Amino acid sequence: MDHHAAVSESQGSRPSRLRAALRERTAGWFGRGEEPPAPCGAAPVTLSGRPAIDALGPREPRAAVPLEALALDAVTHRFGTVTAVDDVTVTVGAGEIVCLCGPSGCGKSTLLRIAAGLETLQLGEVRVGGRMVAGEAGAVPPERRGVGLVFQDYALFPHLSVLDNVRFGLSALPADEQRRRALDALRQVGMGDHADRFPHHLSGGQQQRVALARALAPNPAVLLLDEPFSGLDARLREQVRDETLHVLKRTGAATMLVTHDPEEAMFLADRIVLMRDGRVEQVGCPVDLYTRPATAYAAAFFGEVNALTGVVRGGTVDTPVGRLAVEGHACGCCVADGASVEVLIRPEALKLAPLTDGVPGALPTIARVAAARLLGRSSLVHLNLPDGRGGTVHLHARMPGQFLPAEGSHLSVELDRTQAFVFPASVTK
Ligand SMILES: Nc1ncnc2c1ncn2[C@@H]1O[C@H](COP(=O)(O)OP(=O)(O)OP(=O)(O)O)[C@@H](O)[C@H]1O
Repeated sequence: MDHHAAVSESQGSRPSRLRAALRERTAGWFGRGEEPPAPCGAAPVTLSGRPAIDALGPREPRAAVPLEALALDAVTHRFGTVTAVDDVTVTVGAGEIVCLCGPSGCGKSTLLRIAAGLETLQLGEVRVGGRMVAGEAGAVPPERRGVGLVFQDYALFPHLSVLDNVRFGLSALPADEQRRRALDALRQVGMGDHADRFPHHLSGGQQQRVALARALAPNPAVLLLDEPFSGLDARLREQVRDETLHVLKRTGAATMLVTHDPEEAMFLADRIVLMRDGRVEQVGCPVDLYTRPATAYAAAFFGEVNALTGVVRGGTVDTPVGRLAVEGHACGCCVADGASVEVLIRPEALKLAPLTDGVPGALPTIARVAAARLLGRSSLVHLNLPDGRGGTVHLHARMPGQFLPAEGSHLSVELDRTQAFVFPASVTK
């Protein structure tokens, strides 16, 4: 369970703090009949194929086309002695979905909150559509940044109907325009028929869609989503994130989404920013991060690995499943003879086959099956092999479909070297 779920709202959990911040920031222009704030000085920014940032006014004709929808530039943020974000630069292009990904405490939510303006920027710069919204010159308040927010707990107002929740942020518009745009947004997420219901009448997935509609209704240039699916059970999560992906792509909103779930990041992202201890570990498209991890941390974060150690001899390292060239592997650095290295092998890199007599060519690597389990779309096979030092090594192999060899049987193992990574031992710790 991630730590958000474990903290109750009464203890001042982060979602409730975020919601409080949202209410505080918008208190003057929602539900009190007060005049909304005047639009900020800078002209609305438009993006290719996107309506203008017009949360506080009628839609603008499309204008200039900056490709950079959101930029966080050299951002550093400290909480007392904790450096939550350490010199991070992230950009999100128009229409792009960027996932900030990493384990709990790596700083991803702090970065998102800085982008939203819910956390005061300490060092660096934030730009939306090329316009500085936080930096040395000061900060534009959240509601004037042209960003839409979706929180982990959706932060819907329980006493308001679905329609009125989505009208949030549209209060500067005439009432009929508010209604039209709120209904538009609800239809985009498939909730047009639920406009008159209240949040407590909705399932978690439906609430999430209303929260997304509310964020989309003002046509923001940028959407910021903080663990938007983590409150949903596994089956619903898959369905809702699939729908969300299609909505985001249809609307063309530049999106920065925080998740601790690597599979979710790979499912949603055009680009992933993998964070570690407040810093960016690697940035790339999902395929890059999975197949060309820059570090052992990145390799292990995005998929199960068999971790072995070895010693470099003549630019190669011997493993129980074959010899690997060290140069040209993910770390890209020269590793001297005698250096210790860590070898990470994905389970699907081990190709298993029954032993057959009379196979020509080199002798195959032979492994003994310790156990085999069907996991649905693939089978996990536990193998024991000689480690080359008089002992045995235990490895996991993943084979597609149903592949369930008998315990104690012997199989040949072939290594797909494109899914094996070698890193100097010193940088993997
Ligand atoms: N308001 C705060 N006061 C003090 N420390 C904080 C505060 N918010 C975050 N931190 C600390 O900053 C670091 C980064 O926290 P952050 O919430 O950004 O991480 P995260 O990657 O989003 O983690 P999670 O997935 O658990 O939310 C952590 O060490 C956290 O304890």
